Parts: sequence; structure tokens; C-alpha cells
Amino acid sequence: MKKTLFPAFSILLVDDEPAWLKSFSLTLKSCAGINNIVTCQESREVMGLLDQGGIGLVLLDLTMPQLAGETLLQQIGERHPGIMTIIVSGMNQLETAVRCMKLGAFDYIVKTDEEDRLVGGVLRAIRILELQQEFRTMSDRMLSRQLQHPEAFTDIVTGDPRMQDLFNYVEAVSPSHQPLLITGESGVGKELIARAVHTLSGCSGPLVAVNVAGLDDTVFADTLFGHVRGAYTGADQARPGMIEQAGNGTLFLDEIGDLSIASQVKLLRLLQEGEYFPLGGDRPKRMNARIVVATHRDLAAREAAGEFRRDLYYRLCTHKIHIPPLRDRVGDIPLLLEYFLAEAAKTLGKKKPTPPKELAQILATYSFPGNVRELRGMVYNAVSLHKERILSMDSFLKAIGQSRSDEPLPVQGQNPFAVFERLPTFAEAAELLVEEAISRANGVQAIAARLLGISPPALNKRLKMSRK
Ligand SMILES: Nc1ncnc2c1ncn2[C@@H]1O[C@H](COP(=O)(O)OP(=O)(O)OP(=O)(O)O)[C@@H](O)[C@H]1O
Repeated sequence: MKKTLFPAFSILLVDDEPAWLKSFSLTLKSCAGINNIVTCQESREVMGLLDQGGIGLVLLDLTMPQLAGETLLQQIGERHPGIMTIIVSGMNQLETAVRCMKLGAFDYIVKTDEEDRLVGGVLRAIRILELQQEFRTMSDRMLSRQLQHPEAFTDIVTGDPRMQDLFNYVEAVSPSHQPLLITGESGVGKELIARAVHTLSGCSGPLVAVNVAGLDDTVFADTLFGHVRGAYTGADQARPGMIEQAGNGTLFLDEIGDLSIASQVKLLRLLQEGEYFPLGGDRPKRMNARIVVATHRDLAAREAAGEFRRDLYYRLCTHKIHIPPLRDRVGDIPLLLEYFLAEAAKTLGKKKPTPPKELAQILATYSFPGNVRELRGMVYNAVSLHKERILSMDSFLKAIGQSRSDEPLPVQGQNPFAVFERLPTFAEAAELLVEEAISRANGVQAIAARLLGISPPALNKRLKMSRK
């Protein structure tokens, strides 16, 4: 199996004591899963190693024979300003630390500090370097507007420019180790995007999807972390959790907005520490999987209402994608219609029917609360009932009519007529309504009549009357 390197750039440890180099490498590996490490005992070789490229972070000792750490720090800053340096010194002196920070060190760590401080400082630097790198990639992608891996998006049918921008963003952030939040209404394609992220991430493991809605806290912990044998009554066998099953792949947590507060605490700890305890276990396990989460809820509103932890919300928002609803990208409707007609015809063993040309126009006037999933369901239903060469619009109109009559009128706050100082007469109100329907139907009277719930001849009669 291909070994995933973390971080993607190398970390150079420079110290003249081989024992320290060995023990620090081991600490970084066991406590933080950092395995992309290069060590160097000879200070005069450092600049040569950096010139070769591939190194993003240097952990530098100060007191070394030949070249002193402070001299090297200055040289690194001048010749490789993009490389970050952390001083790891035996000297606990404020003055030295201040001098080093002024020379551009990212952090100053004392060798005798707690392990948490050592590892935490390195993880912080990695996070910032990754974000800088992602920012650069993102700017380049946004400027070039050219996808490097369009094949990752072949299942996502769209011609909408906002979706194309979103694909560019997905390409830029997919290799990141930071969590990714995908929001959007139900059926809008969040899982499809999560799959594209996984494909583009280059992760060697599988994508493991878990719907966390309705899981109580213990089931959540058991599902994610697994348990050891005898953890609770009935736990006859040890069982690995989804994190372990995802391995070096992606863990996709769907419906994250429905997570209980207790489970939110567990998820936050997992993201912060990268470690977890299986239920009943006393030895921590490392998480190597990338975390992608999704929700159809307004997470910012839930956070403001105190239903979602602020610290977790901000952690999850490091990378954020919002997929617009189908009603806001009506240009996609004809494309999706064609795509699903072909798919449904193939699945149902029928010849692909031809859709009447008004169908896409009628669908464009509908709000699609169930988004692309709803459209797909409508097409499958129509194709399964289909007999003639031209597809009948009946099942679509029935589904739309049914859904419309179930929807309350979106009158926000008050009756729209309440704002009129003089109430319009029936005739005036009807004229305004007809005008709006014709405009929404792009001038197609048959569609406007459907929107108004009257027959096309009745609409025609009204139009003639109002023209007189
Ligand atoms: N742009 C698209 N092109 C083709 N198929 C799509 C597109 N968007 C969504 N679909 C299809 O619509 C259905 C719903 O998509 P998906 O499961 O990704 O939505 P979701 O946002 O994750 O839904 P939920 O919030 O209910 O989990 C799937 O069958 C998916 O293949």
C-alpha cells in the first residue's frame, strides 16, 4: 500500500546531537503522525539541502559547531523566505527568543518543554503553511479558471459558472488535511462533491460515508471510534470504527448539523488532537483519514442559536463549499433533463424519449424543494410510464401541482396587499397577477396559465379583455 506522507512538504530537523534528532523524529511521528522528516547533523549542509527544494519547515537548534543557528536563521530568511523556521533550543532565554523572532522565526521552543508544546508548535506551523499553499493554489486556479482534473467531476452535470468556480475551489482544497464543510439544500449534490474531493485528494484509502443524523452520543462514538472487546454488554468482539475503516482515505460525515452537543465535543477533540480512544480502550489511536462534513442546515444560524458549538463551527469552516439550489441555476435544468432521460432510459431498458420543448421551461418555474434528486425522481417516473415517442408532461405537471398545493404561499410576515394604501380592485389585482405570471413564464402562455391554476383558454380570454 502507498504510504501517505504527512505533511506533503518535508520537515528538516537540524541539530548536532544525533540522539536528539532520533528522539524528536520519533515524538513527531508517534504523537502527530508526522512522517515526512529529513534530519541533518551538519549545519554547513543546511542551505544546500534547502536549495534542493521540497522542504517547507526547518526545526533549528541554536548552538551548533561551525555555523550557529542564528546565522542560519538569517540566511534561510534571506534565501528562502517561503520556508518557515522554528527554533528548538536548549536555552530558555527570553532575550535570545526575542532576537530569533525578530530574525523571522515562526516560534521558539525549549527542548525541555512538554511534548504537547513541542508537537503543538510544529502542527501549528504545518497548518499555516498548508493554508498558505492552498491560498496560492486557489488564487492560481481562480485566475486561470482551468480545471486540471475535469474527469473528477464527470458525474456532476452543470453549465453554471458558479458551479465551475466551485470545481476550481474543490481542486485547490482537495489535497488539504484540514476539514471541509459542504452546505446546501437536500438533494443538491453534496455527496457527489464529497466524492470528487476524495478522488482529487490523492488519499490512498477508501471513502467511508456515515450519516450522523439521529445517532445518540454513544452510538456516534461507537460508530466512529469502534470498541474493544467487552466494552459494553454485547460487545463480544472488538470492532474497528469508521475512522479506522477509512484508514488513509476520507471520512464523510453527512448531516453534521444534526449532531448532539455531546457528540460535537467528541468531534472537536478528534479534529484538534487527531487521536481518539475506542470505547472501553485505554490506548489512543491516530486518525489518518481526511474529514469532509456536510449539512443541509444553516450551520451559522444553528451556531448563533447556541445549537452548534462555535469552536467546532470555525474548525469545520476552514474550507467551505456552498452548493446553490437548483432553482437558482435554472440553466442546468435542460442539461440535467437530458442526462437523466438517457440514464433512466438505459436503466429501464427503453429508448430515450424526446422531451417536449416546453418541459424545461415549465420546470424552470418550479422551486424544486428536493433539488436535483427530485428532478431525477420525476424523470425516472415519467420514463417508466412513457409509451409514445414524445415524452408526456402529465407526470411532471402532476408532481409539480401536487408539490405546489402542499407548499404554503411564501407570504413573508404579512399579506402583500397590506402595503397598498388604496386596495386594488379585483380586476386590477388580476391584471398584476397575470402580468407577473407571463413574465415568470418567459411569455409562454401555456406555462403562465399553469402557474395561475387556470386553463390556457381562460388566460387567453383575460389577456384579450385587458387589451381592450
Ligand atoms: N449536478 C448533478 N448532476 C448529476 N446528478 C446529480 C447532480 N446533483 C445531484 N445529483 C444526483 O442527485 C441525487 C442527490 O445527490 P446527493 O446525494 O449528492 O445530494 P445531497 O445534497 O448529498 O443530499 P442529502 O442532503 O439528502 O444528503 C443523486 O442521485 C445524485 O447523483
